[in-house]
Amino acid sequence: MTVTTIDIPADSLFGLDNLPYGVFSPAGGLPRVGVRVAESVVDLAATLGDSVFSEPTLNAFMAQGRDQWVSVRNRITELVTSEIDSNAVFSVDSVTMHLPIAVADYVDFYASENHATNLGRLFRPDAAPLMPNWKHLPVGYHGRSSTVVVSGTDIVRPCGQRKAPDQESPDFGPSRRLDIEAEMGFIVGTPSKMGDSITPDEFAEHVFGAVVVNDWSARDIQAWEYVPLGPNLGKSFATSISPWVVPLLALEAARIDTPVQDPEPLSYLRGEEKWGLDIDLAVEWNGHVVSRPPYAQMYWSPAQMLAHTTINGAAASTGDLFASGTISGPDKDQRGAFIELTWGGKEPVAVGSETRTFLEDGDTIAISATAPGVGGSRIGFGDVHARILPATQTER
Ligand SMILES: O=C(O)/C=C/C(=O)CC(=O)CC(=O)O
Ligand SMILES: [Ca+2]
Ligand SMILES: [Mg+2]
Repeated sequence: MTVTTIDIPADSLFGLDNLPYGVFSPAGGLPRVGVRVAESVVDLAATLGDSVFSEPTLNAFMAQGRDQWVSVRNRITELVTSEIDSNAVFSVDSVTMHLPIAVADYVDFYASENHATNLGRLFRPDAAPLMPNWKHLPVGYHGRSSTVVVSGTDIVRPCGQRKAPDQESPDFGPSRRLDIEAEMGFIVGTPSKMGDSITPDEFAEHVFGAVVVNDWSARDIQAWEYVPLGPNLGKSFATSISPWVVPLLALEAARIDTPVQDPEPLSYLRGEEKWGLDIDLAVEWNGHVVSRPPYAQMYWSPAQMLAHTTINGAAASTGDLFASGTISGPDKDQRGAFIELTWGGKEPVAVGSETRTFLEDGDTIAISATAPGVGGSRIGFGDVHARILPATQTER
């Protein structure tokens, strides 16, 4: 066996304080679980000798629970700081990344006060921007788990019913208002039983890690269909996630208080633990940064979202994905969706030497995120990126 050591530059976003998990395949090889260290991917199936890492998803490992997540993280730290079998180490550029989890249920929340206020103004100009329930519970809807795809998957422009305000009846065709939503997603490892609920302070027992999410949204389809039951086909055609799952264990230094919650939420939504997160996102449109959404501003914490999801006795399953909702800060260049950034398409933004309102065919989007690590360092989530392809359906 030839051995190697992994070079970890002090300023790497993928240092020992991060160690995100993903599912990769080397050229000609089967998908298996790996961990990212600096610019390398370490094959855990080959090195840790536990069959859960030979699986094509993280689910079996995630289902083992938090004690095992802690113990494996410690073993990985030893493994990657010693001499290691060179056949188990790949350059990150040489491997194919796969969807890291088998997605069980997918729920999307609406936890940014700035975003909810902006969308309220844009979609419901004659009503109060925030609905009366908004500060009492984290509003959410169930999305479509089968169309959650990994970063790098092309997104085909969806077709559907469109009805502009000046049209008497809808027509059918490619969305003209295709948008992004920059979000963080949280993945359940330890399940709960139907009939039980998870308190906010039990969050870390159940949630394995976090990814960056792009919740693609066809605003014309959405605006027509959503009354009164909420988003459906305007969202269900695709949701993209980043390939590296950053363990919750790596986010200790990122934990902060949420903004003050007034009125005080009901007791099932209150806990002692801080689960606001100081994560900075960046949205690149055709390679140009157009927005920097701050997760630190999110009104509802992910711990409150999980508590709310289960308070009626609904079970949480290994592989459940729940997303925060679009992350928008108070400033214009912190808005996480283009419908807000361009104010309903009325204020085009500069994208390099061009201008845009919504996505055009051939456009590329990359959403990245970083957070504080240990001792002043930073950790990275990598990015979720994709290109828009033209609609393939014919008019009908
Ligand atoms: O306010 C509405 O009717 C619609 C809101 C959204 O489209 C946002 C959504 O998907 C949840 C979120 O990302 O915050
Ligand atoms: Ca969303
Ligand atoms: Mg979606």
